[in-house]
Amino acid sequence: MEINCPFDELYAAEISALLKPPPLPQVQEYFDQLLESRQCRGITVKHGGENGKGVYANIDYKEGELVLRDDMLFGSQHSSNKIDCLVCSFCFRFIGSVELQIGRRMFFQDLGIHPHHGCNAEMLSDLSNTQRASDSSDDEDIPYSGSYDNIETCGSSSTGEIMPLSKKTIESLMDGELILPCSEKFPLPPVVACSGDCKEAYYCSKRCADADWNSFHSLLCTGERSEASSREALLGFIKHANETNDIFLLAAKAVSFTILRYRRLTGARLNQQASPYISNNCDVSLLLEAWKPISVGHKKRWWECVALPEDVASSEECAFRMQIKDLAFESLQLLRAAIFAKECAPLFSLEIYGHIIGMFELNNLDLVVASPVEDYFLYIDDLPSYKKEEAEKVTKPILDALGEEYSANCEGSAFFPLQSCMNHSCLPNAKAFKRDEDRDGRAIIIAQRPICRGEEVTISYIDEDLTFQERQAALADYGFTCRCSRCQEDV
Ligand SMILES: C[S@@+](CC[C@H](N)C(=O)[O-])C[C@H]1O[C@@H](n2cnc3c(N)ncnc32)[C@H](O)[C@@H]1O
Repeated sequence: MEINCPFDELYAAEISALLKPPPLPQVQEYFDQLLESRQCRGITVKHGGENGKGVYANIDYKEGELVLRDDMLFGSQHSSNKIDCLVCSFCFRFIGSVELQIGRRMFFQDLGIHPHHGCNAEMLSDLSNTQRASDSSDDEDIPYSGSYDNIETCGSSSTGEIMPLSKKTIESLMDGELILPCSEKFPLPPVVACSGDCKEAYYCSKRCADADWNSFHSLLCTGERSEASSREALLGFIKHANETNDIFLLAAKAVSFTILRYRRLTGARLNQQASPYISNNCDVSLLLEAWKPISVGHKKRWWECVALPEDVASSEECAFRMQIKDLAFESLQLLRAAIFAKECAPLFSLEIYGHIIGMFELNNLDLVVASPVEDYFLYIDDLPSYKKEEAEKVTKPILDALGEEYSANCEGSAFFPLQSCMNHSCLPNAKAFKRDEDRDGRAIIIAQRPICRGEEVTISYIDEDLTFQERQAALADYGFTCRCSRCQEDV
């Protein structure tokens, strides 16, 4: 049966205003201001013809040179990745300490805790203890004069199977009592708790905590100081997203971001008026202003642009797309019960929710931040043999207990306002590539070959090694046929 969202009809005029592409001069002004605020003078965003807007070089770039470092507008760590690593919920840097990262991972693995329950409140309540002063000195001595007698495993391994660490050892890694040899070479920022007390979001600094609270989290926090209208409904929404598709968590951030921006704009307008009057009705011009960063993103309805999974036959396509629409509606109803704001009611229509998710589907980049745990064990492995032997008395049981996948990167998905303007080429001149020093969630775009001033900066949306037919099939999911020079040669 066809889904009928009453908000779609009720707010048809507002929805059409929100989805109407903004006039080109307005789009240009938005990107010019964004580039200026980031002091990013090497590129420009402009409308370049049939592929819509694109990114162009203002200067010459050498191969390997940084073209763009882009801050995300919306990003989230995958739900399933949250037990693997603890990162700042705003900038996605690893936080705490190497010991905490290891101990926490083993704690959750041992308990078999499902990701959507988030972090265990008690175990994480005193995480700041684990932070040690950052020490980048080149002190060659291995500072582990303390006793490591307590590296207890639950049995002995002679057969090579994974030997779990004892509960006591895991706890001492997490509470900062057990300090691993040389871990001071890998300092991480301290753990700052969420001011709403949700025990789900943690940060690398008060600055990140405040920025997240003001931009999204005050409405999406499940803690006591949450500004959501129903924390219970919010928990239901999060559970549904974790069990179905965590892209809904990102969509909720976009909705929350727009509501909070709308409220700030309303507050600023009221301050300028002689007789302040707070209205529950939607002021469309303010809503359009609050929505501007999303309005410039390329978007389609999610259920119309999502790629058909390989195991779904083309005869089943219609039913599959209906199911996806159904799922989005289910999620929207839960979100509405959790954070509905009457003055921004059009945002809670299925049409808007579907376009927000579709924007993520068409534009998002994988969010990846390398783990310091891997670097730590590689460092130990590279120590001169006499130091390595000593250090491994401590680290070997831990490494054995962690098993083959001893470290996990932070993984998620994010929307970047500038990177998402980059068009595709099967013979791109740039690529998204994290260097050793890129330890947060920002997108890094590097020149893959020399790029001349005035040239369009392109990236590949797909695996460049695919054949012509495979590339065209993969790009059909993005809704276009590639006519780049390589495709024209390959026809
Ligand atoms: C990430 S956006 C890139 C920015 C986009 N051009 C815009 O105007 O917002 C991806 C969309 O741009 C268009 N696009 C990107 N590369 C293209 C290409 N090589 N040929 C045709 N269309 C392309 C497609 O519509 C695609 O879904």
